[in-house]
Amino acid sequence: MTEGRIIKALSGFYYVQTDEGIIQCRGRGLFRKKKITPLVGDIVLFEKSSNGEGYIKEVKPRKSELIRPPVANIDQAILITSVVMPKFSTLLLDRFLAYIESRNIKPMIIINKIDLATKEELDLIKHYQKAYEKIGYLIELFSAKQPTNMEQIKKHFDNKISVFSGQSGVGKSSILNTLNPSLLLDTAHISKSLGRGKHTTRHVELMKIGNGLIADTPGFSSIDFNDVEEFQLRQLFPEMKKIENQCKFRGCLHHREPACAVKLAIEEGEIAPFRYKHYLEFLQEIQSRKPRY
Ligand SMILES: Nc1nc2c(ncn2[C@@H]2O[C@H](COP(=O)(O)OP(=O)(O)OP(=O)(O)O)[C@@H](O)[C@H]2O)c(=O)[nH]1
Ligand SMILES: [Zn+2]
Repeated sequence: MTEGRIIKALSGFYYVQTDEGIIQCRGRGLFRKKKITPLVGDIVLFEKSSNGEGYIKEVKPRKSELIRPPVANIDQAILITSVVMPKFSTLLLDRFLAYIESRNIKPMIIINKIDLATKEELDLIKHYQKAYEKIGYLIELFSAKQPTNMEQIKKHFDNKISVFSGQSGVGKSSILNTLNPSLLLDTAHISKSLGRGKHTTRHVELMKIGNGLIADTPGFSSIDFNDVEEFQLRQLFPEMKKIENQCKFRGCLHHREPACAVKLAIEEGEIAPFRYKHYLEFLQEIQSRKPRY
């Protein structure tokens, strides 16, 4: 049996990356009975038949699983934002961050289009950069148009499967193409060897960036907290989670409760007020969703 990773799924075939190259595989009928659908990103074991095709026999347990795009074993979500066009919004960023934390995936942040920033805008962005770094988030400034720190950015992809996420127009495709200009060539090459056109079906495919893989389709396009409970939200803000056991009340929502460590930390400048403001906004969103009797 040979082990590999599914990097593409199309028309009932799975394309498995192995040390010897990409092998076209079929899933076994058994999977259908057992209701196991192999996903892009899965590590699989397959058997080669005489025609060179493979038959997938086993799917290794997944670390994580996304529905849209359908991909398994994602390690990291890279949140793409831009300084302008569209304008940088900490509210939107915090929403993405909390959402991704709720999915047990590690987020990191890229702020793109710094070539378009005025001095004042750049100063403000750097101020926010510090605030997010203090929480423990990795955050990089970038320009897909005038890249200066490509190698540094590429390092964040090493040995991981990543997915891009972010508003329309922030530069997700531009960044991908800048970081790996051969990406388009590669795609064309794979499609040709499969005898199919490029975007015939909407599918997800893993592409190489540096020493890592990235899904070619962005994830988390619609983000709401519909399946997050109010007591869970606290866990999605790492700087609050870290000190929650110092609050007087167990289960403190850091809202109206007295002797709250989070409120103290804000007064002492340890927690950024804008993060707390967003936390309260999301909390209200979750609370107003609750059925009232
Ligand atoms: N000046 C400047 N323009 C950029 C930069 N990155 C992207 N753009 C431009 O911004 C526009 C949107 O870029 P895309 O890469 O299509 O953005 P996207 O996030 O993939 O957008 P969707 O496909 O709608 O999700 C394009 O006109 C790009 O040329 C940058 O770093 N600097
Ligand atoms: Zn509290």
